[in-house]
Amino acid sequence: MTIPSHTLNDGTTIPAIGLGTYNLLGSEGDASISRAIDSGYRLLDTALNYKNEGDVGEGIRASSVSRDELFVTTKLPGRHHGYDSAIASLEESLGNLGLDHVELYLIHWPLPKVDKYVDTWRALIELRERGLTRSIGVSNFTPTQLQRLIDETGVTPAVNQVELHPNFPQGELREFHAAHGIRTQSWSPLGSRHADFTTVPTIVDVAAAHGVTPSQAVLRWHIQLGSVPIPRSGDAGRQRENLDVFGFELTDAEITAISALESGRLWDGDPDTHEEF
Ligand SMILES: NC(=O)C1=CN([C@@H]2O[C@H](COP(=O)(O)OP(=O)(O)OC[C@H]3O[C@@H](n4cnc5c(N)ncnc54)[C@H](OP(=O)(O)O)[C@@H]3O)[C@@H](O)[C@H]2O)C=CC1
Ligand SMILES: O=C(O)C(=O)[C@@H](O)[C@H](O)C(=O)CO
Repeated sequence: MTIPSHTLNDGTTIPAIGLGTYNLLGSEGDASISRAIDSGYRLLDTALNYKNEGDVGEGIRASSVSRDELFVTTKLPGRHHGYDSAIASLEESLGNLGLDHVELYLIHWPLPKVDKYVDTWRALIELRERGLTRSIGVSNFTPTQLQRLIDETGVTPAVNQVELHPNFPQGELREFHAAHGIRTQSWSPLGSRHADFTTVPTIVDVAAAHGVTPSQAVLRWHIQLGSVPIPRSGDAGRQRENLDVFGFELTDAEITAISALESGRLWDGDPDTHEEF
């Protein structure tokens, strides 16, 4: 199965869907990541704070796919905000991964109270110049925080990875992204451990109309919003199911109906107040 891709604002390309790896750990994690790559995934999402960059690297090397076909994302934790510590942090992540570069490096959370995210962004610009990452972006940034990066550095993030799912469709943020050439990426696209979209009548009905599962209908919804979902699964069958979302198309009415399920965040992940170090 060929995964479509998008061109980012820096001219590189990103696969239209990827594998989230939060809590895929140890030898079981390595095996599920390797299996996912062999079943067609080309984007792997991790973070220094997931404590599994080594497992992602092992999964890559155990797979039958060459490294240069893969798109690896990792993220800078809050405790490493600041220019010099950000430079060192990616070097630490690359050591954990056993790679000489990643395709995308993200600031994991903005931490506005710490107020070092602009300097941290300047470090990511330098890291891209050095070739340690192909693209740079952010995660959990608001339009105000994105605008500040653009105004103070002149460099627009290629990606903003944010909470996005049927209960939280992020319409206004996605409009800001579209106006500024920022690719949206959806974390917890299936509601994670906090929501179960597989029994929501609207989603069940849309899925039945297309002969697919509710999770596939939700992931197709993300795809047609123009976002890049990164569903996490350690199960081989569900990994394949999640990847098989390019053989059908939702109608505008179905997209609108799923987006109308908006009710709020899964937990208190408000970027203006939530802090992870
Ligand atoms: N930047 C950030 O701040 C954040 C980033 N993330 C990233 O986003 C990724 C995805 O988000 P995450 O919170 O993990 O949760 P998801 O929304 O991807 O949901 C994962 C859960 O859904 C289950 N699942 C997966 N596929 C299916 C399916 N087809 N049918 C039924 N259940 C299914 C999984 O179980 P099983 O594994 O058993 O299949 C798991 O319990 C993370 O792994 C991480 O990489 C997440 C949160 C914050
Ligand atoms: O998964 C991530 O990238 C995170 O930031 C997690 O810590 C996330 O905040 C979460 O899953 C909390 O329950």
